[in-house]
Amino acid sequence: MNGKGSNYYIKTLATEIGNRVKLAARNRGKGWYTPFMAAASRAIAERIPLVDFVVEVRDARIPMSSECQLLSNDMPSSRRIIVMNKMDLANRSQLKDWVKYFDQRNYISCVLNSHNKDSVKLFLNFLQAQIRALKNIDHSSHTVTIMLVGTPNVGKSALANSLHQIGRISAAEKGKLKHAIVSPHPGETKDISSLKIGSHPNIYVLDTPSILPPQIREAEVCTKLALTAGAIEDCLVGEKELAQLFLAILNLSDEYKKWTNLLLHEYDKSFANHKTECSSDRQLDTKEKKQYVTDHTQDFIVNDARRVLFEKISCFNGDKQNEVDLEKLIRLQFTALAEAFRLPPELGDDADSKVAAKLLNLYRTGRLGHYTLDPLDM
Ligand SMILES: Nc1nc2c(ncn2[C@@H]2O[C@H](COP(=O)(O)OP(=O)(O)OP(=O)(O)O)[C@@H](O)[C@H]2O)c(=O)[nH]1
Repeated sequence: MNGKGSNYYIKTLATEIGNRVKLAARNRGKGWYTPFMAAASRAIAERIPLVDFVVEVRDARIPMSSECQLLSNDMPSSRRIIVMNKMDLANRSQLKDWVKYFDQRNYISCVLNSHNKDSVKLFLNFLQAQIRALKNIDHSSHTVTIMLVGTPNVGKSALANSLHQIGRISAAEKGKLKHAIVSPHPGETKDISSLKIGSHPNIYVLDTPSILPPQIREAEVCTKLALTAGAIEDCLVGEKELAQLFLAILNLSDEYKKWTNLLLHEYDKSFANHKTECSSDRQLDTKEKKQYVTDHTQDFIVNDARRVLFEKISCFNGDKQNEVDLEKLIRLQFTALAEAFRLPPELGDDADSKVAAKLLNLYRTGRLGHYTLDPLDM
């Protein structure tokens, strides 16, 4: 790498990672398109004409890269609903632009947080309005089926469960609530399963296994799917490179600026420690104890990670817009994070991969800020 701009660094790294994934998938026959995924894709394709609606669940952080390519453009747009799930993890203003983008193209779309009751209720009302608008069906006797489809880990099962729990079904049916498997690991859903989410008319939601196309043409799409959703195995992609890419994105964003107060807390803490050591009984006073107990994240490691990232960026005297300097900053952050993650020093070279795995986990679960990685040129 020579002295080019930081955006060049991000683009080059994202393309390198994506190309490596594509090559590995081809050379070693270890791609994502397993015989199981091929069978699941066929099963889903066969059901598309039979269901009333297909809800395409996408990751709100990558509304374009997480598109489900199986849904051909000739499918009637009145039966296809695009849901940008995990809205709580995406950049709000960019997400608004994405909503406008889909509106302007006459797609039925909405944003959602499957973990939030109010958000799921709104979505359920939205679905019911779409169902009421269905023509040529007898609403009293028809059973409505809605199939959830999407790429790995976008939250299909979480959404199916939430709709099932909140949906208006009888108390007796609620008693035997079924559950789809929700997991941070992709590819956990193995079968197409149905959950009831409404009565009069009866409404069923079909949860389906995750699918990807056999080939992904754009290297950057591979990288974003891997980075954001863990949709492609990290070992195939290179965890360390993915983490470097994430750090480059974080360093150039404004997200870290929200952690300024962590430095102040650190100052408060060392002041409190000093006071405690000086006190005769070495006990925390009640006020300090209360602060400790009510710490809202209860997660000191996350706070430490945020703090060291913030410190390294704000104390860096290089130019993070320059790729050589940006790389230098990322190296410093890896070292600082090893300490924040309490990794034993004897790990040596293995420390980087452990740091990478932990960092990616924090990013994917939204604990390192809100990002939308698909830029929108409207
Ligand atoms: N923050 C946040 N996390 C979510 C949301 N929806 C799902 N998740 C989390 O995302 C991860 C994946 O969710 P799943 O429901 O298992 O995703 P899936 O699409 O069914 O995944 P497969 O196993 O590949 O079929 C889990 O850890 C969920 O808890 C959301 O709206 N917000």
